[in-house]
Amino acid sequence: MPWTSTNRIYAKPSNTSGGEGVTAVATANSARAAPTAAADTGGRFELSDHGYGKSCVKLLHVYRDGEYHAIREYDVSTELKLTSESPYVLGDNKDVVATDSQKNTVYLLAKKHGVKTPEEFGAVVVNHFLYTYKQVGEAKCRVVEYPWERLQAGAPHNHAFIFSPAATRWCEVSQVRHDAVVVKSGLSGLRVLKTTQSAFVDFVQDEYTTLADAAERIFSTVVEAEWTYDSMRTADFDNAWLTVKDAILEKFAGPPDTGVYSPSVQHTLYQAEKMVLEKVSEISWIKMTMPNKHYLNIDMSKFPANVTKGDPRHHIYQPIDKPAGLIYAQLRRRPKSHL
Ligand SMILES: O=c1[nH]c(=O)c2[nH]c(=O)[nH]c2[nH]1
Repeated sequence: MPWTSTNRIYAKPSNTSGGEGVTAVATANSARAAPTAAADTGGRFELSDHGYGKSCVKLLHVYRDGEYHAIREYDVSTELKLTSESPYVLGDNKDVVATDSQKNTVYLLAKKHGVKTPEEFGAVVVNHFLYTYKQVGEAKCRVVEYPWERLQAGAPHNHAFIFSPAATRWCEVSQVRHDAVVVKSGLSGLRVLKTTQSAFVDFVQDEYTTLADAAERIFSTVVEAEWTYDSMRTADFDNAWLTVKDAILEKFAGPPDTGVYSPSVQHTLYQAEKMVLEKVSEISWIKMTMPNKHYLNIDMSKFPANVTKGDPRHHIYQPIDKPAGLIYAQLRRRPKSHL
């Protein structure tokens, strides 16, 4: 007979004289009464990783400087790794900074310090948790920024903004007690397409190949990028993010009139990463991912000429969502030679 969830929940244990299920219940009860004993895992198991926090605390910061206002809107996620396993193993909460308190802390720190870049705000948050609670061994904060831009109404508007979701900016800041703050920044969802100056030829041709050389094709991708900094202190985070975005657009698109030739997604991706490392000395490595969003030629040769012939400037492609080619590379600086 196939067993159902009803069977599983209500079935009486067949062995009531100390089966695994019975032991587990007894352990949970005694832990609730007196959470002093060591974990009754019989040495069979260990917690290899743990952490907890609040995800997506939504926050709008408005800086009112007279008539001129500035905004930043963030989703902030926090995570704490406690040095003690007792909350998990024994159900002892005395070291637990509630996730609700973590949410409050995000708002209180924003009020107290203001909100600068996502990276600097993330650093304020992780510092706070580490130095306020000695039981916290590591604190992490992820900040995702909403892409508001000042409205241009002939001139920059004093207090009105427009949502410009060309790409999402995010960062992850973490700090282990007694170590330096580690910052990873990122850009995601930058979708681009160009209609010429892209080719893919001279790749492996064997019995598995059906793809023909394409001297001319549509190139479209949704760029993801992430990078880290050598030094938190000297980094200009806003400038770095804009430089990454501009480098991707420049190496993808090229000059407005002529564009730039791409022999492959791989090469364009590399060119963009190289430009970032050349321009922003504080970035130690950058990784980009460019899925190749295919737009296929439609073979119309089987249709009679009278239904296909028309204005030769019309070209029809079939957008293919899945599968997509998935192409990534990480570029880092070589260690300086001591010769
Ligand atoms: O730029 C490309 N790189 C590839 O590795 C690849 N593979 C493929 O089928 N089309 C493409 N295009």
